Amino acid sequence: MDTFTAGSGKAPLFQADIEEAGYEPGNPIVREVILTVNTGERVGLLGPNGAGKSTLMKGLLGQLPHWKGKIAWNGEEERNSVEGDTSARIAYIPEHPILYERLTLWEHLVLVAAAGSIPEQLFRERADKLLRRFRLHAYKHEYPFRFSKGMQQKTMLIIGFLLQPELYLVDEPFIGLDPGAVMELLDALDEERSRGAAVLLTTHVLDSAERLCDRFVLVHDGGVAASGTLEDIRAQSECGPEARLFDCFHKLTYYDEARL
Ligand SMILES: Nc1ncnc2c1ncn2[C@@H]1O[C@H](COP(=O)(O)OP(=O)(O)OP(=O)(O)O)[C@@H](O)[C@H]1O
Repeated sequence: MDTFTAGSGKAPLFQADIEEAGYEPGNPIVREVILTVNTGERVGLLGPNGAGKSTLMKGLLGQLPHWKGKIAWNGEEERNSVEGDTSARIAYIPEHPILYERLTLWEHLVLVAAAGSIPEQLFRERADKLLRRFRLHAYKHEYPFRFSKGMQQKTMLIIGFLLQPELYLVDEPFIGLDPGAVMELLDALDEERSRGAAVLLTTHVLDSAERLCDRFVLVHDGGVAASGTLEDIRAQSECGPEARLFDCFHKLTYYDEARL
């Protein structure tokens, strides 16, 4: 089984031991994967198209029809199946925005605050700061359903940050946002790190992943092809001490197959 551990001796903030997961029994998409995220850590879940990254994220959120595994928070097992309350500790920021057609941006935020039991005053402070940070303050009484793609993505970011969860699951955050919004996203993640919140993110933008993430899990064909720090990945890919993540990724996922 592939593992991904911090080696600090302390139980990780979050650990998922996934035996198998998929869309129907008997046809697992992902097998034998252990994902570990420590307090304040940023882990990049990387892999080629179709490797199983989104499937893994859906599994962590309890949204897969077939899921066999265990999830633990701070070393304590939370659930044996997908029916636990894990999702209450996670904010999921999807690649494709999920929005209600008939709710304004502000009404979306009110709904999320109510679901997350955020006290009124705290909600207003957080919402105001986030709306200004992501430049959507002027649009708060408009319908996100009619926003541009990037504005919709920012709406999902605001919703996620509003909750201040223990763990952020972020699916492909770098595509679709303008450079200013990416900077604000990185700053907001820095602030969240100082609060102790952790991030598990998927992306194909490997330069950004290399700068942002402390560790990586490289998924290939539904299993873990390599994991650890950039140095670990360099060693596992035998790409040399100066290699970029991009080169390691290519060697571990495409190189051999391209030569078959
Ligand atoms: N709803 C679904 N029902 C059945 N199979 C699915 C479903 N969604 C994805 N798959 C299959 O699961 C496999 C992994 O897909 P997944 O979306 O997890 O990949 P990914 O690593 O996120 O890829 P990408 O980088 O392209 O987003 C693929 O073979 C895909 O066809």
